[in-house]
Amino acid sequence: MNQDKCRILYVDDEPAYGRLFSRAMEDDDRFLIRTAGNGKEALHILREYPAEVVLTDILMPHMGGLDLLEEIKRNYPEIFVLILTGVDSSNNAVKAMKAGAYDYILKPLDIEMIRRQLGKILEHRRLLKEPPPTDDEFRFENMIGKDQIMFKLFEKIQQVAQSDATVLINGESGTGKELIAEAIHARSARCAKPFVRVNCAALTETLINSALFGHEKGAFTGATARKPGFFEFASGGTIFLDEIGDIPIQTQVALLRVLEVGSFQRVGGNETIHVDVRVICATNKNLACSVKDKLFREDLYYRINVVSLTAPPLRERRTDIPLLARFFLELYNKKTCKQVTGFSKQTTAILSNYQWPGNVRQLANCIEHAVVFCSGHQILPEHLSEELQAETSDDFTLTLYDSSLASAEKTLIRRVLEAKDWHLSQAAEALGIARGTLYSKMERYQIHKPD
Ligand SMILES: Nc1ncnc2c1ncn2[C@@H]1O[C@H](COP(=O)(O)OP(=O)(O)OP(=O)(O)O)[C@@H](O)[C@H]1O
Repeated sequence: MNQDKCRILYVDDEPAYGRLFSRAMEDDDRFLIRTAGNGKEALHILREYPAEVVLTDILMPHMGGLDLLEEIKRNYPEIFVLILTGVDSSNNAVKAMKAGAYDYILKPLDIEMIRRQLGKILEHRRLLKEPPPTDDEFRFENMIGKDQIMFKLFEKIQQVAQSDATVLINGESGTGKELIAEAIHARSARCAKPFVRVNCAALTETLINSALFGHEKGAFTGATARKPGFFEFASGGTIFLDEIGDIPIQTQVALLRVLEVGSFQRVGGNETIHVDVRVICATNKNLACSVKDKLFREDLYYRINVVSLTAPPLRERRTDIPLLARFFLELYNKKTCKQVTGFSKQTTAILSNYQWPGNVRQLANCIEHAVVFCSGHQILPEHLSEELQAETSDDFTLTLYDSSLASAEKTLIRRVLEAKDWHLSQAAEALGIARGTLYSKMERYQIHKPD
């Protein structure tokens, strides 16, 4: 099988469409095509055919396209899924996009349109296969990432930046929500005006209104002079309300008013102040639950949730771990005037397999810690924190201590494949490498699934 070709699986219960697609693509030597008649058959084929792109119809017997998409996202997260849908089922297209489809294509098949989409995917695939970055290749403003989930996020940020809509950024702590807000501002027409960040969780209930909206002299004890608030500072620019889920109900009322009519009054004042400020909010809470629990106003929730973006946890974009690790290594090398050149294999395996509950922030801290303790040229497991070092007891990382590197790698790959029941994606994830890389290594070492 030609390694450079992009492997496509076309799933449709109408055999005529499958034939049409295969025939239309057969002269394009960038692709290898296989077809399946429904979701179940597709999953069966995927066990031994490591497709990089799945094009699937939605309505099919046995298993439809949406269920197939769900299974693929669970078991083969790196596969690009394109959904084929009729114009009349736009609901399904929305569902598919939410469930992680790369895109949807309207039926009847427009081969040229499919070629364009596949061309875009090939470009992503090329970037994914490339070695670690040289400078700014995988940078979007201050964000680093090359996982397809990040490319999609970058694309969305670019679109959102062109509008003035209020944005809600969801995501666990340390996933880069603030960087997303900064990127939206930096790419918007407001970029020359202020970007004001407010950590709502750090402001007490008594202070938050005056911090946001300012106060008049004498408004409360200690208010010795009139003071403008963050909204006035942000005039013409963007205000970033971090941890929005933590603002008290009375402030929520005032915030809703600013969003609806663009005006507010300073604490203790009567004057109505008009501002032109774009609002971006972020939360690591489930705001929909807070609405149910009556901790967050439903009207405000809908008002701030006009456009929502999600910062993915690091464990869901493991291909970015080595890239980010190298990025932080260079950063802390500079800071500490050290010249650590890289990570040992064991260290890379540990970093790639770890769950990173604290996400990118935790990874950055981990690398900083390692650089401080590293006196040689390479970061070794012993330079990591104790918690990370505990990962070395992991069966497959230990295998790497074998005498010959190649034989250790071969043994390791075989053992992981066996442990994962020859499930390529799961094995690749456990090994911290891309599925395509695993596939080429299996070919190189002649590792085959036993019959
Ligand atoms: N994609 C990325 N590339 C480079 N650095 C990143 C990336 N994502 C996050 N970081 C870094 O990780 C740290 C945490 O990021 P940030 O403060 O934006 O996260 P957050 O989601 O807003 O966290 P919190 O919810 O705790 O406020 C920062 O130092 C940031 O620079």
